[in-house]
Amino acid sequence: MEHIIEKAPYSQMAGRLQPQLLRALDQMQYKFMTPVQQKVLQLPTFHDDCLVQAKTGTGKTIAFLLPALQTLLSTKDLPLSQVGLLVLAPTRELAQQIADECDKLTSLCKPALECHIAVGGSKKATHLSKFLKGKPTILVATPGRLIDYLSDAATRAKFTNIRCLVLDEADRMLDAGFMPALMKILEQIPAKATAKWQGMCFSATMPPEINKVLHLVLKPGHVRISTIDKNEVPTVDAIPQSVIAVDSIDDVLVSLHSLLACERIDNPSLKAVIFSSTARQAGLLYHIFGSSGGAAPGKLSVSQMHSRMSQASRNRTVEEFKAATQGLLFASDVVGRGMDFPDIGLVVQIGLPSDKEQYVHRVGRTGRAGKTGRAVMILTPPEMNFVRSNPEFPIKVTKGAHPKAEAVPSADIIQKALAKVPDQTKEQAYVAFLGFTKTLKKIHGLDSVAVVQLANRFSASLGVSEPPMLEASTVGKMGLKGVPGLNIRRGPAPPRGDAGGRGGRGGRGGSSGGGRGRGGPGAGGRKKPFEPDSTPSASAGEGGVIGGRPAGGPDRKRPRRDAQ
Ligand SMILES: Nc1ncnc2c1ncn2[C@@H]1O[C@H](COP(=O)(O)OP(=O)(O)OP(=O)(O)O)[C@@H](O)[C@H]1O
Repeated sequence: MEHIIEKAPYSQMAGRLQPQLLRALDQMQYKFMTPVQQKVLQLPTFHDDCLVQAKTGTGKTIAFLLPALQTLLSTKDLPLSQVGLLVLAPTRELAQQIADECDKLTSLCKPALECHIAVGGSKKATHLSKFLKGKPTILVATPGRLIDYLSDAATRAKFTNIRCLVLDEADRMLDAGFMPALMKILEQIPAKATAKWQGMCFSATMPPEINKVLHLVLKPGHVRISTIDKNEVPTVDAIPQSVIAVDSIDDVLVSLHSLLACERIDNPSLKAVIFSSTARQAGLLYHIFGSSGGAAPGKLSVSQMHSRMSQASRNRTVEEFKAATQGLLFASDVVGRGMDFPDIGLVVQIGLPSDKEQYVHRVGRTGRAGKTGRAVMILTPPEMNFVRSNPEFPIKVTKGAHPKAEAVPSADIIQKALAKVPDQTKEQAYVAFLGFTKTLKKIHGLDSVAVVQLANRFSASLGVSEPPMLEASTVGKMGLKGVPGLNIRRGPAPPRGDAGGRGGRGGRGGSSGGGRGRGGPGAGGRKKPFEPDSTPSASAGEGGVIGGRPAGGPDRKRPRRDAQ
């Protein structure tokens, strides 16, 4: 970590940080403070409310944990069985990662400081019973599950002594998607005005809109720290950024394959995250590139990560991909923010991020902790608006194939891989694509007819000969009623698992079926009707807004659709 080596050593903090914390930092091999850690730890007191912005991968987690833990450890008669520090994060995986880092920092504390987590998708009863019986001095939570906890008086009583509330990914936690949940939480914990708890907000991006709501967690006159110059972009300098401008949506898959294959020629142990706009699209790419006969170049292992997976699979994937030395992770925005997968050398974005902040966070999965990395987008002509309207990002436009691409028969490989992908996976990706593109139609400069045409072109690029069948109700929910080009089911839906009633229309060219995965075809090629997926995460992948209500972060009960 070049930028850290010249910085102040942690030994300088003797006297201000408890010896147990300093010894733990030493064990973690954090010898020097990163710039954001240095700025936060140089504040005259650790108790002030603060808003802290620093680039992705520069150690913000330690920067908020250290002062908060120091406050807890130096508080006389701290009731250990009460929550003193509450950290809120937008995703389950990020909450777990923060708790793991906290456990390492407190590993030498005596008496032990317990760090609990409260996240959706996990067994509530088990965690809650540990929480109630244990000494949860620290709690890291996602909003949905925390609200569940706070609805019970006995559990709520554990928060009476709260000293510090941290919002990690603060701009996300304070946006419209999470705001209702955050308001509920603030209503249930002791009021800031009387309990005087410290508020800390950390993120790599701080869009001006959050200034309107900061008063909910930060008092007037709070400290503001930024390690990013005013005229600087919040992406890390060590990450060259480029866009491959393809001529049409038909070229996206081949271009992605060619990119990955060429990267792999240069770097046989390539470790890359490939972001898609929707969970279904991430699942589709996983199928296309999946190792068994898929399009993954060489022997790279392939994983997927999105909200359509069980929490157990998500946890396993995170663990494995953190430990992996090579591989491809096809992901939605569920890992777009905060996740620290070591040594990612390449981030690819297929299509657009939900906004420019999300672009910064996705790019920030590489080039972490002083390492280098590269970020590439693959965009179709209407999507190129993103590059034109965000000139502040140093995105280099490239056209045409990589010089080494000629040696790789990407088009053939993709065609063969597509033939093995179950129809249903393609159809679900189509519905998700339609929904997501519709939410971005203003950015694309498209009307509804053009959105449908683009989605139909997308499904054709997957080898589907005619647009997949949609339920009339799905079309209605998407606001696409009456738009020409849609293939709407007439008459009642077939019973679940009956493929025969899928509109009775002919061939599904190019897709031979092959039945694995959720809802995939079973014996005899019978399939369940597909569910509509992704609509519309207007604000960000982890849980945007549908019809003015939060679409739900991965941790919350939500309508059965999402964009992650
Ligand atoms: N002082 C340090 N010395 C060396 N490595 C560090 C130090 N502090 C943090 N790191 C490492 O830097 C990496 C990034 O840290 P962290 O995940 O906290 O970044 P972040 O700024 O929160 O990023 P993001 O904005 O993406 O959430 C982690 O692998 C962490 O272990």
